[in-house]
Amino acid sequence: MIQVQNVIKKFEKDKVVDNVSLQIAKGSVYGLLGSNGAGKTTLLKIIAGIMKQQEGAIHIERKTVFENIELKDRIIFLPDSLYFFSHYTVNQMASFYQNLYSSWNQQRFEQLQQVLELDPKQKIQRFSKGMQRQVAFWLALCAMPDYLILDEPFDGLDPVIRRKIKSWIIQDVAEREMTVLVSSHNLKEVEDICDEVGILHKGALLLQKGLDDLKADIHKVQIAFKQEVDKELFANMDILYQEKRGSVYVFIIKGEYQYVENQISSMSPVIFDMLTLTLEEIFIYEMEGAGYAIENIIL
Ligand SMILES: Nc1ncnc2c1ncn2[C@@H]1O[C@H](COP(=O)(O)OP(=O)(O)OP(=O)(O)O)[C@@H](O)[C@H]1O
Repeated sequence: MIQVQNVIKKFEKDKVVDNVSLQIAKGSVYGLLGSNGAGKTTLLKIIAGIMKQQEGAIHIERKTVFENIELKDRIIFLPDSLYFFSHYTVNQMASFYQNLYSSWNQQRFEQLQQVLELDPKQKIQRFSKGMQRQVAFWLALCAMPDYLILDEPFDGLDPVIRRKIKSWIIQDVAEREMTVLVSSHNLKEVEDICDEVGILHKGALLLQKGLDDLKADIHKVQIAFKQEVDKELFANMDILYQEKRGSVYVFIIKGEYQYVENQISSMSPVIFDMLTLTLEEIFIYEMEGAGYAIENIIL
């Protein structure tokens, strides 16, 4: 279990993480979303024990992470800009990991090589960007971490490899209760693997919810009426966005499915569709609710 309590991080006077509290259950996958500069990378580094907050606390299994060598043996942080020692081959880097992480699994290293088809005798810096990211996952997964923290992890990976890596991650979560924290702008990827999401905006957590609950609570509604309807009828619904396309209204409405359906049915529409939003759509409308300009981009 990862527990983040009232964490504040400032760079000089700028508060880039602003009183954030969240919990990540053991064996779950948590997606941290947010606009550019929202503070995601900073928060991930604090959780991974690489950077220290000025206020608040981070606990993993009730222990503080910063300077905790025993705990760090079980945490892998994969940054958005990868770093490998210059001139190291994959094998040399694997030996380095083997010395660093007590749970290193050499058999898995060899198994994954068959799938990834990368030459372990090759210098990593001679690989392409996407291949280097494959190497980073290869090494990370063979260290058998209990906590995997990923910053923009799928950048540069082709769709086939992306799917393979996601399936390995999900397998580790299911089989040995690995806990994953992932930050990405690629919401489709996040949607595929996350149980819970948090949206960070200007350093503060806007919302935090189970993905299924989040999706059950927000709807895209397309409706048309024979005649103009009284706008007052919509007053008791939480409408995040509305647009008129010809005679069809498109609404983004927050609320319980049955309640929204009953309210609209009572207006006797001639066209009525209620659709589930993708995580990307939810993110965009939530961000607009927080004052992030997204005019006229209904998806
Ligand atoms: N070492 C640093 N010194 C000063 N300011 C920093 C430092 N690192 C980050 N910041 C600032 O902190 C804020 C949050 O940055 P951070 O990298 O955490 O955001 P992010 O949500 O990961 O952004 P993106 O999605 O664009 O990668 C930004 O305003 C950034 O300029």
